[in-house]
Amino acid sequence: MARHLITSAIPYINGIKHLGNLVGSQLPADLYARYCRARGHEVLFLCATDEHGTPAELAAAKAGQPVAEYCAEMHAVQAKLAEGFRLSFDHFGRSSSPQNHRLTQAFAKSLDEAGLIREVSETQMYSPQDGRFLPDRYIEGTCPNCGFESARGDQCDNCTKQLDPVDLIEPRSTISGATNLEMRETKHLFLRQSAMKDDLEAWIDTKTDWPVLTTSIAKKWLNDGDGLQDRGITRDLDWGVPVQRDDAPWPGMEGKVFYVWFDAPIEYIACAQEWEEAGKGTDWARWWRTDKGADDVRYTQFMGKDNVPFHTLSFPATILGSGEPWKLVDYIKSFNYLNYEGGQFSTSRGRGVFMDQALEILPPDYWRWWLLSHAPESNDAEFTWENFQTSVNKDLADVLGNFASRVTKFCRSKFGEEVPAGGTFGDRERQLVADLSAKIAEYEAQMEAIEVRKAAAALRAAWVLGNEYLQEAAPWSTFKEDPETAAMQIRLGLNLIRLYAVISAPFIPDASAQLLGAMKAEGADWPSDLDSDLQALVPGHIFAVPDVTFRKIGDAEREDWQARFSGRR
Ligand SMILES: Nc1ncnc2c1ncn2[C@@H]1O[C@H](COP(=O)(O)OP(=O)(O)OP(=O)(O)O)[C@@H](O)[C@H]1O
Ligand SMILES: [Zn+2]
Repeated sequence: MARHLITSAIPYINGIKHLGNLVGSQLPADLYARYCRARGHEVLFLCATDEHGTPAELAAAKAGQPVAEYCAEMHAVQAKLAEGFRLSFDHFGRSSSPQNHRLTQAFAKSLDEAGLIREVSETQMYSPQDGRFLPDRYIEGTCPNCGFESARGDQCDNCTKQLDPVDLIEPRSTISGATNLEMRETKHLFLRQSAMKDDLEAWIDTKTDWPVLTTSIAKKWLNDGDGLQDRGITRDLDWGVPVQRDDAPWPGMEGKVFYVWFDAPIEYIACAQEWEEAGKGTDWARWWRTDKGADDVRYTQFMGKDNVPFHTLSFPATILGSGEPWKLVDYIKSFNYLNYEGGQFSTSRGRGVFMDQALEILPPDYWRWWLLSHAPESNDAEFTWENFQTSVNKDLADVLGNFASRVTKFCRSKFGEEVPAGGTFGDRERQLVADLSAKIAEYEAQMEAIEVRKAAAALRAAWVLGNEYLQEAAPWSTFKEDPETAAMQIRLGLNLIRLYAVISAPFIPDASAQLLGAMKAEGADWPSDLDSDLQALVPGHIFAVPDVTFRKIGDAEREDWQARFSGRR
């Protein structure tokens, strides 16, 4: 048994996540966590909401709510949706937690003592009318690059150029619309990432098994242009972790907070503390401190490509730079983007299908299966309603669902709702056991390598083997001359349903539970030896014919959904 710490990139608080966010982080992390648990490993699976920063403050202002109240509400909404998709977090924390405040301030102190934080005086836009500095999205103006009139202080949405608020032409405050802005001096803290470049590069170079997507992005940030840059870790905002050295004030930094990219990954650790303090487990340090037993933990992170720089460089700089015995990540699984019907998913433009909407129209397994079996691993992937319909109908309804239904209904009609006795395996059955053993070994290898699409393909192929067997063995014909052999074939079929339910659980947990319930085989173990696993349900064992496991998606409803989700949400 191994110990697996698993974290998903923490979703930003300012809205309901779309299916791209889901498949780029939380869902594959859940798949892996479920698989590791099923194989008997000890797992701590953590996620949280990322609650600080300007977009949260602006979203709260737009909703007419105090930001703390807005975040608490949105956290509850996201937690409920996570449950709806069966995301099996051991704890779903909040980056605004007191634990994260304390830990972020403690890291800042250690980094400062190690000489890795420097103070920088900058000029920033100040709005006398609003009585505050206007960082990032608090300011809008015309893009100096493309002339777009609503470019934000941090980035132009039209041409995607990264901007500094002082670059904007005719800047205005997004709070009040004020245009009488002035440049004022303000001091900020920077993390001296440049001083850690060699250490970080040496560490990345040891990660020869990481996905190319992960290491190539890290290398680009390390070496492109002038190399890895120091980054500001503070902002002039109200909502956030106050800048302190542990619990002592930081002279000159009054009224400032740490910035999101610095405090958000620290929440991975704080979340384990929250988990313990919520009474869900004990000894968080055993997962996170190498001096307290975390040496044998394997730590895997999941995220979309835009989060890779912060996880390969910035957060490791925080950990390494602290000089303290924190657990470093062992494997970073990153994803390309999922696109939507010829364009991008977009939260700000309300484009695509969002988690709440998806669950309104179909149960979670339909989405889990499609998203995971089409995960954007080697390339960007695209969601289309046609593809979704085809894949659900073929893989889930025609192959897996149909198999379970045919076997159980035939058994009920000829032998009753109990596993029939009689007959012994022949060549065809021995061949099936051999083929299935090979397929399941391949499935396990792909799951262990976190090759999500390939694992889905191997699982589907295992389902197909059962269908082909049933087609060839044709117990409905055998039954006429040789009921004993038909009984053996159906007994094998019933055992295959049990087997499929067990191995499919990481992908489609609800269907798995339904089938195990129908087979009265709850708590069945992961297969270890198919010869005996396929005889686990013995003659006389009672079962029930399950309700429809997966229904087909019709053309009319598919067209309906296509139209309904073609505009803005
Ligand atoms: N289209 C996408 N496909 C796959 N992963 C994505 C996609 N968009 C975002 N992600 C990932 O989703 C996770 C959660 O993202 P987050 O909540 O920060 O929203 P985001 O990146 O701002 O997305 P958006 O800009 O669409 O709101 C991150 O790991 C991010 O990399
Ligand atoms: Zn622009």
